[in-house]
Amino acid sequence: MHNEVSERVAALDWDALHRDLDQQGFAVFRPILTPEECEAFIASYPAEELYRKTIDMKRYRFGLGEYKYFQSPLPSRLQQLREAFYPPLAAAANRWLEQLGKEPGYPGTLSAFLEKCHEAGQRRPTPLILKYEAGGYNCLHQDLYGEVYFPFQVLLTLNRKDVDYEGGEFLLVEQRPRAQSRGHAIKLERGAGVIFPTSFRPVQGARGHYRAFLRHGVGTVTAGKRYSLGVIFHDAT
Ligand SMILES: O=C(O)CCC(=O)C(=O)O
Ligand SMILES: [Fe+2]
Repeated sequence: MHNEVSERVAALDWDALHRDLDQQGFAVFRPILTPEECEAFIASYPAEELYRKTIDMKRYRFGLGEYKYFQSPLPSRLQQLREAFYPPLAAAANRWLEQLGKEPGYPGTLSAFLEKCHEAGQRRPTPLILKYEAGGYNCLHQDLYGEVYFPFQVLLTLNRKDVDYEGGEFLLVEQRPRAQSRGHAIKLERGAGVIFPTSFRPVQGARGHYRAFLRHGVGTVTAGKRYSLGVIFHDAT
């Protein structure tokens, strides 16, 4: 993979990803970061000048682990991920809005969408790197940082499952109205990732589509260390 990260995102099988998003609400994609690129993100975890804020998850009872929000300008590969994933996901977002009888209002480019965030006072970048050691976990949650939000986010893992760490499944729980919740536990290859809804998804019912709400998190890492890269598209207040 000597080409640019943005080209690798564009080269994913987007027909299949759109189908998975529509049918199951999330979509797993193959590795798009090389092992060296994953290692480089991990190696730069201590480089404080790259980050605007560090969160000790235990302190907020978010779980056990730590994460850091990158500051602008984002590292080039992360910026490319954010820019390249945005347009196909905006198409999916608009399709979902139409299914729910709403105006399909997401602009076609990340920069146009970020302008909307900025107008709403949301100016701080939200992409983050997360680190969990043995015993670490991330409680089920949603990542909303203001009125403006993008309905999808992307998560990539940077270590080898079952080699560098054990446990640590990515968790997605769908809360269906007036029914019991459904969970998915997803183990990702290094450099691969998952696209999932920030807040809810439309599900086909007998009378049109209804909303199912989702939360995500990480199951307990039972051994080793797990680093991941979160690509959130809306900026924060
Ligand atoms: O580490 C993970 O897999 C989950 C990270 C997360 O919560 C996020 O990217 O929003
Ligand atoms: Fe999250």
